[in-house]
Amino acid sequence: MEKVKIVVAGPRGRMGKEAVNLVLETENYELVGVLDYKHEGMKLVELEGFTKGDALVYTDIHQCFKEQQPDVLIDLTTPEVGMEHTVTALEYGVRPVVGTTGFSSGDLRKLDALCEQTGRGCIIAPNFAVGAVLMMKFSQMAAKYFNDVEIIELHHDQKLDAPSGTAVKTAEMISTVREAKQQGHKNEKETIPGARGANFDGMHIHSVRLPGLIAHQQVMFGSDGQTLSIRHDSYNRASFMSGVKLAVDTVMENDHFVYGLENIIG
Ligand SMILES: NC(=O)C1=CN([C@@H]2O[C@H](COP(=O)(O)OP(=O)(O)OC[C@H]3O[C@@H](n4cnc5c(N)ncnc54)[C@H](OP(=O)(O)O)[C@@H]3O)[C@@H](O)[C@H]2O)C=CC1
Ligand SMILES: O=C(O)C1=N[C@H](C(=O)O)C[C@H](O)C1
Repeated sequence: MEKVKIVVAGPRGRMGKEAVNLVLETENYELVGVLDYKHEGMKLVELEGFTKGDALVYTDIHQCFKEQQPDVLIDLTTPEVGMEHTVTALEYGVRPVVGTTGFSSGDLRKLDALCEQTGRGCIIAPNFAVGAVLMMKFSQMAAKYFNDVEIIELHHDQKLDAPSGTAVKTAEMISTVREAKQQGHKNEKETIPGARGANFDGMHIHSVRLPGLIAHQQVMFGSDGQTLSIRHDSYNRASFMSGVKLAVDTVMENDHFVYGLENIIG
């Protein structure tokens, strides 16, 4: 069986390192390059934190794709760079698996259209942890019965985007079933701006950032005399890797755009 040729963007990052190791340790995957904006021309093994890997480090995505002709790009960078990489990958016929969060709804529409044009699969997954996907699905189920919901996402303090991609995706999924409602008192007033968090269709999203945390989310529902809390915790970044592998294997079979792992987990 031919190996799946993979390029990882953001290899020195917290997630990128885990993804590189996943690719190196998976028998039918081959790491053919990494995209970094530093360390051009070096080999992976020469980067700090790596003890093996002959894959070349590229700063130029075009050169990387032309020379290596990968099947899949795994992107774990930043929203701006991630979008640029994803568009370029599709233009080269490379299938993107994107964990990078912070894409706008316009970005997602553009990628959907590009997949249609190119006939290539692309998976954007705001959260690769299976437990987090279940937490989102359970929240969507609960929202049929509870209109009042507050999403509290908690992350390490080096995270760039707020709210998290997972919180946005959760709110979007809840919105498909929740009866529209502006929550809280109609005369509610913030005496300190931001006290009630971000407002998504009348539900509120609160972002906590603290050292010591990794990735956590609690979705709280309330109605007369009762509350329901649905919570997921990732205690390390290995928790995301089975989802990355599922996405890589699935994108190789797909010719369309997928936003959210819930669409590929049975
Ligand atoms: N979908 C999921 O399950 C998960 C998604 N994420 C998301 O993944 C992304 C990365 O997270 P995390 O690993 O924690 O972040 P890090 O900051 O640790 O990693 C991002 C890496 O991208 C690098 N980078 C920046 N610009 C470029 C570029 N032009 N080309 C190549 N590499 C570049 C950074 O380098 P430098 O530091 O030198 O600038 C850094 O090494 C975030 O968007 C995060 O929200 C995170 C966890 C789980
Ligand atoms: O930056 C992170 O760490 C994470 N980002 C993703 C998000 O924005 O939801 C997924 C997970 O929560 C970890």
